[in-house]
Amino acid sequence: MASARPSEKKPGEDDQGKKKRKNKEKSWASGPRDPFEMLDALPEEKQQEIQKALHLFSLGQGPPRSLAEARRHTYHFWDTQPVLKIDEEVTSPGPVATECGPAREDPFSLPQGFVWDTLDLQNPTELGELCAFLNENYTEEDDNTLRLSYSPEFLQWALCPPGWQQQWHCGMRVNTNQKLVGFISAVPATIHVCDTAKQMVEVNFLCVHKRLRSKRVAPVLIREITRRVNRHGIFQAVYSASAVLPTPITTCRYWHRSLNLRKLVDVNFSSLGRNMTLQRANKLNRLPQMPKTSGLRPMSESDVSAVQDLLKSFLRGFELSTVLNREEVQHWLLPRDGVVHTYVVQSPEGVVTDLLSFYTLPYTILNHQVHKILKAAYGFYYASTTTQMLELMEDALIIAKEKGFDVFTMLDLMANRSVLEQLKFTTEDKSLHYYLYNWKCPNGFFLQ
Ligand SMILES: CCCCCCCCCCCCCC(=O)SCCNC(=O)CCNC(=O)[C@H](O)C(C)(C)COP(=O)(O)OP(=O)(O)OC[C@H]1O[C@@H](n2cnc3c(N)ncnc32)[C@H](O)[C@@H]1OP(=O)(O)O
Repeated sequence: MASARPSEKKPGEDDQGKKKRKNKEKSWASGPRDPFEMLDALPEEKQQEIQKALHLFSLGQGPPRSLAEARRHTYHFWDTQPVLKIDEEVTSPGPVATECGPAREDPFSLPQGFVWDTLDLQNPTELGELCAFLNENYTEEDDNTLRLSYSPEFLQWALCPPGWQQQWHCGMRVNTNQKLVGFISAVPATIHVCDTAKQMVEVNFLCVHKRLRSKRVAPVLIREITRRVNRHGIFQAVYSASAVLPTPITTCRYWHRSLNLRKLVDVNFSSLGRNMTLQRANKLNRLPQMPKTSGLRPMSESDVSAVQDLLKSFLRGFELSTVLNREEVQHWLLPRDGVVHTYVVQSPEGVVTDLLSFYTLPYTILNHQVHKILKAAYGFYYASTTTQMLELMEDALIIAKEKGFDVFTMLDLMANRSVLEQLKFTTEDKSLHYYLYNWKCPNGFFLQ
């Protein structure tokens, strides 16, 4: 964005205003030499421009984004960890590190000036602090126009499921001012893999402050969460990332279905194909007014056991799945305002036959005159025994649209790709890779 030089007057600026602006601009030019202080002293608009440029510069760096790149990359940290090397042969399932000695008692050392902290997410101030930290630093779309916007309710849901441990909400702070600059979390999960159900943790929300990137902080956070989990006698984990690390067990793509195309085009989330008008695209994307499946209704407390049984038998057919106990079904799936929506299909005989669910994750739209929030629904658990998957997913879209969501996002897993195509989801060049820590499965076990 163009800005006036100090010697020029900005449109509508009087002499006094010009003088004030000149002084302000002079003071940052002759002021502090610390680049971060200099950045802070700039007007908000300039800071955003620089942040955007830095973001674009940083896109070419970081860990590999494809297997071909991964084969050429030296993983200084990951090569020290009990994970499979890229292209390593495996013939039988089991732990990668057969000897797991007692976990060390003392935390890993941090560089001078930083301290470990365990966040208390029952404390609204600390929960709010984590929200702000993740919203500023966690994920951004590549052109720096959208920023994930986690709510306190969402983070409490995601980070405090049954069996959660406060020690596993692991933060790193600046010693002098206690500013949160790093975070990693683990939650308990029973994972069914290679015909075995194993107690593991699911690791998520690894995040380093933007100004501390590429300084090897991530490996320290990963080592520390590993230590804290090992202290509870757990030696396996599951996690997903867009980075290609040693070694993905499977890879999925993100698919998006427009629910409010005009807005998605306005904010650059979607674009219209060649020779396509908004009117025609809207017509092609039109959805029925009401869900079609008879017996579809919001899940309630009385459905918990039936949903647990349904998921148990439905998920058993897949190579990698979570096993949910009763409390976990209650926690993850009972509807929560602004967090998770779950619907079941009940047959006339009163049997719960199918399930669909999605969670809410809004984005803040940066630098847009009209739109401030993009409401995204993310497909979560589903199970179908009598309703066709196509019908179930279409109902999910109809419900989400009716609830004011702008886009519905799904991963192409559990053999749902043809359904996504039929329902006019489109994919982007963005993948998510799944990983197991300290567990190996024979090559070819997972369908890619
Ligand atoms: C038994 C219990 C076990 C528990 C632990 C199980 C393992 C859990 C593993 C964690 C699962 C997390 C699941 C999620 O939350 S995935 C979400 C990750 N977070 C984000 O994308 C948020 C925005 N990005 C950031 O905050 C930073 O860029 C992060 C923190 C990602 C890296 O920070 P930075 O960019 O400043 O880099 P560095 O200089 O400190 O470190 C460089 C080293 O880090 C390796 N790296 C880069 N990205 C990732 C990544 N996403 N997973 C694992 N490793 C990653 C990289 O290959 C290199 O190692 P190597 O190439 O030299 O070997």
